[in-house]
Amino acid sequence: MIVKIKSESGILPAYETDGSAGMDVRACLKEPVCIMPGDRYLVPTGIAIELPQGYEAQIRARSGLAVKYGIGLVNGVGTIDSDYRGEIKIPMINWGPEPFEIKNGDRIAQMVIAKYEKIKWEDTSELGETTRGDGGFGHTGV
Ligand SMILES: O=c1ccn([C@H]2C[C@H](O)[C@@H](COP(=O)(O)OP(=O)(O)OP(=O)(O)O)O2)c(=O)[nH]1
Ligand SMILES: [Mg+2]
Repeated sequence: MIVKIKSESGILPAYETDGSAGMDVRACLKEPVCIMPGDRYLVPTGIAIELPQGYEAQIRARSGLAVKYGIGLVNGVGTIDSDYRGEIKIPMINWGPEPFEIKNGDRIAQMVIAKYEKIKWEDTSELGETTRGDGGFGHTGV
């Protein structure tokens, strides 16, 4: 599938290996930024995309940054809607003990393109029976 993208830097998000699910996304910064421990920063990427209806882009953390430096995404997983035409930004948080510097072009997150379903609700007072029923939150043990 071919998807339109505008990129301020000319660099596009890219799969780093053949089997990568996510394309690494880079920071687009005039000056480096430093995120202090416990702080967050909305990092610009300089890209905007035009996804077809029925697709979303999921913005996920990079595990290397998480494990080495405690860097995560404030919103867990970011959702890029198919009708969003603005710049994609990454809400990053520093859970680690050291200040974390981000420079222009650093690979700060990854983007997975996924299909989704749109549904219609059938409002009801009865749901189908299952073995699990309303058991959850560890009811099978840990
Ligand atoms: O990590 C993210 C998450 C969202 N967005 C952009 C694209 C997305 O389509 C839009 C709205 O995101 P979301 O629906 O998660 O935020 P909201 O708080 O519900 O805002 P809105 O009322 O604009 O939908 O913001 C990003 O650039 N990065
Ligand atoms: Mg929303």
